[in-house]
Amino acid sequence: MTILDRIIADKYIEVKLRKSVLPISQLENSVLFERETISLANRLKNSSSGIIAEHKRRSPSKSIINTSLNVFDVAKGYEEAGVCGMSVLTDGKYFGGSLDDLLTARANCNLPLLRKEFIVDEYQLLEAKSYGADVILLIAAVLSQKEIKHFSEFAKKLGLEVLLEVHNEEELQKSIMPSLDMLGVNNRNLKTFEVSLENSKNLAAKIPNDFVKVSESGISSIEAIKELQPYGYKGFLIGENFMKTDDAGKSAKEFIELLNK
Ligand SMILES: O=P(O)(O)OC[C@@H](O)[C@@H](O)c1c[nH]c2ccccc12
Repeated sequence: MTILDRIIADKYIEVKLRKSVLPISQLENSVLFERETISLANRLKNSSSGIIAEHKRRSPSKSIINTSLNVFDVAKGYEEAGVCGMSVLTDGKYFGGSLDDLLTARANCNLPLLRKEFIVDEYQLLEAKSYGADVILLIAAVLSQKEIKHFSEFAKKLGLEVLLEVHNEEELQKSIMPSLDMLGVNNRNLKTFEVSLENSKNLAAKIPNDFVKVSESGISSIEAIKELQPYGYKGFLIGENFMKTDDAGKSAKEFIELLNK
């Protein structure tokens, strides 16, 4: 059993429990549920830097990254840095995140927010909306084509954008459908944790131009971004590189200033 299998098995149990504690009607009654969402795809299309900065305390591959930063400082800092969007890990067991983190980020910035989660049930999309997300992530490695279609269409009905994550060509081929907004290539193999930017380069030409291309994980230098831009990437998802410092916002700010030079 890979870690990814374990995360997904745990997620089914967690979601079942959540559902029994907080019924759908309550999620739909939350103030944020009616909120007008902000488009991340549009921001990426119109940006020269395209940074999506992540809040991530720990991960299965690196264990602890940083547990002493406050989400509200990070959200404010990222916004001030001029990122296009913020990604908030909401998985608790493996990444040390929570839906409260998402809510805190929502209350402290006006950035498009991505709920970074392992989605296995449409209930999680209702949660995403009612805790202030604008975008959801769907991971092709753990979903069937039917599930991708169902979840992405459901997300669109809620006014949420969809970032679909792939790691190889097979995942990409089964996933291409009109209900997606952004296609993310993960440079990290979620099964082996190996990271290679070559992955983004190899898959770029196979992604239809109607989708905004995002390169995810293992990005820690301006050079990496300059290398990926000619392949058509408009978005760059960066977590650890900012989160491992004692001021994630400042680190993102310096990074973007260098990039725009
Ligand atoms: O910290 P990094 O290497 O910059 O990576 C960020 C992000 O891409 C990574 O956290 C991620 C990409 N896809 C995921 C799926 C689930 C959890 C986490 C992720």
